[in-house]
Amino acid sequence: MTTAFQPAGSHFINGAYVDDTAGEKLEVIYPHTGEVIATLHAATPAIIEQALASAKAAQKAWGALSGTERGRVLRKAADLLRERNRALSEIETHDTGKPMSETLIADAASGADALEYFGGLAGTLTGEHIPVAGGDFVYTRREPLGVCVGIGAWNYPIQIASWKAAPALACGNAMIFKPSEMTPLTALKLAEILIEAGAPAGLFNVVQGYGAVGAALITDPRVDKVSLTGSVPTGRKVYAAAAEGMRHVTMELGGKSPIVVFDDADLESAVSAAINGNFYSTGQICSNGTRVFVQEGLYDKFVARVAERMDNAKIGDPMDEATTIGPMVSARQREIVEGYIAKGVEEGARLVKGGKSLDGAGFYIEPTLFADVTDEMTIAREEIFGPVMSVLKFASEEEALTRANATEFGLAAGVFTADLTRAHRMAAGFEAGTCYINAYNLTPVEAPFGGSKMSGVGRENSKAAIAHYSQVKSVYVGMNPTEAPF
Ligand SMILES: NC(=O)c1ccc[n+]([C@@H]2O[C@H](COP(=O)([O-])OP(=O)(O)OC[C@H]3O[C@@H](n4cnc5c(N)ncnc54)[C@H](O)[C@@H]3O)[C@@H](O)[C@H]2O)c1
Repeated sequence: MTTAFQPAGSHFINGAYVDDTAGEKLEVIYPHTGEVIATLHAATPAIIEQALASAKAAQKAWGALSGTERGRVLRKAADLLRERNRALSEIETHDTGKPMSETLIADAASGADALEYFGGLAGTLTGEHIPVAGGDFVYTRREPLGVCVGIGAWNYPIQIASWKAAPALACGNAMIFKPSEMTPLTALKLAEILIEAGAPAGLFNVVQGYGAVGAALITDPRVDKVSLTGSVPTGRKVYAAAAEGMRHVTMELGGKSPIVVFDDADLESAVSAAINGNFYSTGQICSNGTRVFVQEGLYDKFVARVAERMDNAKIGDPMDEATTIGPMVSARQREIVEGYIAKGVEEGARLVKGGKSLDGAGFYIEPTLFADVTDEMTIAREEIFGPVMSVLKFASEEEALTRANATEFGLAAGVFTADLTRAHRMAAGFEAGTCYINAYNLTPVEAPFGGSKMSGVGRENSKAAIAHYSQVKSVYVGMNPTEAPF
């Protein structure tokens, strides 16, 4: 079936759409209706070879440009993304099921922020001058790594592609991006836009496929770095494969993040954070605060208020801009969430609200609130990646911090309190890469984002990302005659 969403080819390589129908079929399903809206093919070895060869060739000239010249292309691409935000949001909504009320503000727009930010930063990248003994000196050159591979998850397709491409290209690298097999469409649009903005053909290639295509890319000797956004099990495999060739890595993986709400917190703000941090994107966000620890004095009020405000959620057609909860990305993901909800009930958590899948063709499930959750329950330990909030009761600050940190994950953590010193103590004590005080899940491009513990390695966004997409070369300059013992 051909629809408005069918791209001219499955892959975008060397400045043009290409296809190889010998590749495994990859169907794009609109989560609102269950209908196939595009049919693509996974990359064959021939396609992968084209992507690698053209990226390798394009990188050389691109890396030789000045940072300002590179930045100009990225900033132009940012403008084009913004100009086309609505059309891109419509594709993203059809690909992911996320409502337009979200995709209009959080997807292409966030990608544009990254391209603009790193476009601005590109011209500022410099080395150091280091004086040493006897008048000699060392200078450093910040050089590109070469060809980088980006591998994406399905929850923020164009945002993930842009967050990886922008710093990679700013530093003078080429990138081959493999979107999630579930959401392959908007990365192709980013590739088109980069060409239109003046990027050389081959600099940013998109190849489609399942895990095997990602695995083939990262083990090729021409590849110098891999940046993955995905689950911990995939992260383990990708990190190990990259290690074999001593490649650089960035790992943006899963989480089971805590939000700690003290008795003195502003109740409405804390409830808003818990709602955003559990139900935005129908709960499919890596940094979601899915363990909400609430101090005993506020506990009952908090649970009641979350439940009350959940009545205002508008579930349904994601193209209706009044909708606030869309379907899950796939039938499979909804099944996984249903399994966790059943486990929560079975293990004795109190189901306060939601929990049911909606009838019909779309992959809808109600936002779900569990109270009286304990640390051992499966829903408090494992990443669900769906709209399921678990509320847990605590008594003291020390107890809250210990329990918040009692997880293998370390992506994000938040605290709500009016006590200034306690807020900073908690932020210092959290074992997480991204912490929030009286706020949650905001990811401005200026701030580093990433995880500690099993949640990842490296940081995206901010100046910190530059270190992950470049390497430092030391050049020692002798200013004196060279001497030897004989
Ligand atoms: N930390 C972050 O920034 C962040 C952001 C979004 C999502 N996530 C995480 O992503 C997960 C959900 O996304 P998902 O289900 O698409 O993740 P996933 O791990 O199943 O897949 C991620 C990507 O890896 C590819 N892949 C799978 N096996 C591979 C292999 N052996 N070699 C190379 N590539 C391989 C997939 O095709 C896909 O493109 C959640 O755990 C979520 O927390 C993390």
